[in-house]
Amino acid sequence: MNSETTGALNYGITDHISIQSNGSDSPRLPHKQPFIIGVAGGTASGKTTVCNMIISQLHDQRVVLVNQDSFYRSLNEEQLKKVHEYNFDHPDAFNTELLLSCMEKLRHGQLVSIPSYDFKTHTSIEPSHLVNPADVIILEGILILHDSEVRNLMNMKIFVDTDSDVRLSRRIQRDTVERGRNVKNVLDQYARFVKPSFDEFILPSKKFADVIIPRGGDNHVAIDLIVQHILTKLGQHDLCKIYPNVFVIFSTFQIRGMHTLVRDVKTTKHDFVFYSDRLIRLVVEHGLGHLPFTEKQIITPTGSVYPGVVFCKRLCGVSVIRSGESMENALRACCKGIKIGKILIHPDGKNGRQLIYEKLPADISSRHVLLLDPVLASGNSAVKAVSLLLSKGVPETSVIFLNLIAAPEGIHTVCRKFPKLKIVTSEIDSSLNRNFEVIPGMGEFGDRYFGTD
Ligand SMILES: Nc1ncnc2c1ncn2[C@@H]1O[C@H](COP(=O)(O)OP(=O)(O)O)[C@@H](O)[C@H]1O
Ligand SMILES: Nc1ccn([C@@H]2O[C@H](COP(=O)(O)O)[C@@H](O)[C@H]2O)c(=O)n1
Ligand SMILES: [Mg+2]
Repeated sequence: MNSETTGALNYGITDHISIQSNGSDSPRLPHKQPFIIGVAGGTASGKTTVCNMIISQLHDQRVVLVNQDSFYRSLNEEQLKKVHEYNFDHPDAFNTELLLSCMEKLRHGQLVSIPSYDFKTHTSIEPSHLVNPADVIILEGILILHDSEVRNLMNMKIFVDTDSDVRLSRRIQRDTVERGRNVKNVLDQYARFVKPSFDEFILPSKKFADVIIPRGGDNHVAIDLIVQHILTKLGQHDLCKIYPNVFVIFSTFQIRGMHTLVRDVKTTKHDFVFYSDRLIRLVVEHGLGHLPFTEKQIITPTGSVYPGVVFCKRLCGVSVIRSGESMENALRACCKGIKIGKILIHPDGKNGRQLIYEKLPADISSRHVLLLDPVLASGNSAVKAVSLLLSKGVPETSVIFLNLIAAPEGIHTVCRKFPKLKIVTSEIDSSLNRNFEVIPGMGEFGDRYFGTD
């Protein structure tokens, strides 16, 4: 009965910022989606306790808790007569369609009405309660990781893993005090339905969890780590909210896998170059999606009309030597014959930057410029580079700055000074350290890419 725990914290989390672009000069703003956390586990494992601890540590954030219990189907008279034969631990006991439709509304920023459930009468009671949209939604319940559609909503899946004897004793205590049951009822229900359903449906859903919390609310270390992770994710969220011209490419497990490789200190130069190139290609393609286009209808070989577009051809790249040169190949691969200029900037004192060298196309002022630098750290070099472009007559709105990773400090510096340019990046990191290195970062990109480390 006692489920083995690994205590593994597996942060396999998809980003929750979905970026939409219509490919025009003014792409639609990113649609901000809440960060959705699923918390599953056996009865009385401490799910509600863990959720409340997370919520209290996220005190500055807008967080709502949605309980799967609210979606229990009400029993009819016939079922109520034989309530002791009803399995409340089977997936069919829940109205999952209603849960999905409520979640869909919350995800899209709408207020929802969630049923209120009474464990004493086994029915939904009036009034239902209104739940406001929020930045973080926590979905809690025994079977919340069982249904694949519900699981797919989640950015983070947690399983609270508590010894079954502890759970049973807590359940007896709770159900007799709070849910109007007697000890015999609780034990009969437990043996007949609760335990078999735990083994059949709940325990198998543990494999879908990103984070398993042994000992529930007693595990302060796991709860602190989860809260830190959520805060990091919300930090990204907030930057995209503050600066609508910052675009983070839609994250997938492939992209996180590539980041894992390029950030790993043990990765060989060969692999570093290979996976950086793959990520750079994605960032470049995404950046190109922000260029203006004109509509063009063409005829396909079937004689049909295809309402297409032609993208802007007056482009150029500008790489910030030396790391930015690693992005040139991807740009050339996407834009045949593109002109690429270069800028060399050196540190000058603590925050200063000195322009050492520049070679830019003579007609750069009439082109859209893709500025290339894989790491945006303090933003001081970027400010110098963009200032040079503007001094050459390039409109701020024509600059798209492409990076692999960006620190919040760099984003603030660049966006405050140049609110009309666009930044496209594949991940936003936590911060800069005292040496102005991006944390967690990927180290000195140029040295790792060009093998000079
Ligand atoms: N770490 C803990 N130590 C002692 N009692 C706990 C602990 N966690 C939860 N409980 C108690 O156990 C019962 C079930 O906890 P709860 O968080 O409601 O579980 P769940 O939501 O998984 O059913 C509650 O009465 C709660 O106060
Ligand atoms: N009318 C009901 C509905 C549900 N239960 C039991 O509740 C448990 C789920 O709630 P937790 O807070 O323990 O996660 C579940 O195991 C059902 O057996 C009930 O007894 N009566
Ligand atoms: Mg609960």
